[in-house]
Amino acid sequence: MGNVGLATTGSPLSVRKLVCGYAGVSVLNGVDLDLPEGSVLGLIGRNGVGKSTLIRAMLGLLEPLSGCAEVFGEPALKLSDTVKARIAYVPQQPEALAWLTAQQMLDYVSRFYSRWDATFVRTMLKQWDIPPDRVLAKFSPGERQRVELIRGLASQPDLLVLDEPAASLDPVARRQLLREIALRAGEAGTTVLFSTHIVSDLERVASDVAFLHKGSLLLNCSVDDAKERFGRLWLPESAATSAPSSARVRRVHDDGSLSLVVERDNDGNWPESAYASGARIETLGLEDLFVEIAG
Ligand SMILES: Nc1ncnc2c1ncn2[C@@H]1O[C@H](COP(=O)(O)OP(=O)(O)OP(=O)(O)O)[C@@H](O)[C@H]1O
Repeated sequence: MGNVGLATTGSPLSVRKLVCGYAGVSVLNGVDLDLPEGSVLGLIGRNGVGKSTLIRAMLGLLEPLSGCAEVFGEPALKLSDTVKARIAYVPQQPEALAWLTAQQMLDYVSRFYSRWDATFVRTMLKQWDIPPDRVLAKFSPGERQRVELIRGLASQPDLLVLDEPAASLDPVARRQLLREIALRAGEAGTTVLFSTHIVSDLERVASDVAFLHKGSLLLNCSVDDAKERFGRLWLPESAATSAPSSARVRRVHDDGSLSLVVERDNDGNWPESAYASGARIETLGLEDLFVEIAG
């Protein structure tokens, strides 16, 4: 199980100065990202910001305009079969092998993985009410996504990459999936990257968060750090001139007071103006932070 006995070279996923686009339209403008082994990274960002593009480029499924991507130390565009067998990728809208039944697809795919867990497949097909003999093309989007998640998890990958895995799942299946991700990361040391819009899912299971905004990563740190590092600072009009210029978001209210999103310095202190007379600071949850920054 997990990484035991495998010669691991390099970070599971790593990109440098990654630039991607389509037909002359740029989507990613120089993204740097490293996924430490055993981490669970939640990739978050607004619709169309480029999360799927980043994931596909990281895995070598899309050629970047410039920059480089590596998976376990190998160039993403030239992965060996050994490294491919250590990765499971579940795309946002699975379409492959749609003419096969769920069982046929799973049997077919199982041949490529030495650690395929057939018991897990049987258990999950039952638990998630998937008729094994139905053709994949006839499943609902949620059912189809479940089959793909079963495929991804059954291969017992060292690196599991899920593009909006919860998008079509009902709340019960979503919880089960999150539990499974946490279990894999905790017990088998599986490294996980998943994109999502659901901040509560991210908080429940991710150790790290990366926030993609306007072509680059605005934030890439541990979830705990993201929760503690940022705050909303309220300044009365009398203290408005002391507002730090480094604030990421600022709003002027009708009464002349200001609200700003501010960040602690390396010693954990808020900007000086947070201690001005009448100033008030409140912690920001992840969801508020994202809405403030991306809104
Ligand atoms: N094959 C393609 N050809 C042209 N443009 C594309 C292609 N794939 C994606 N795009 C565009 O690139 C941008 C980023 O798309 P991407 O799917 O990576 O975003 P996303 O963050 O995953 O979005 P969502 O959260 O809605 O799934 C979008 O503007 C999209 O329209």
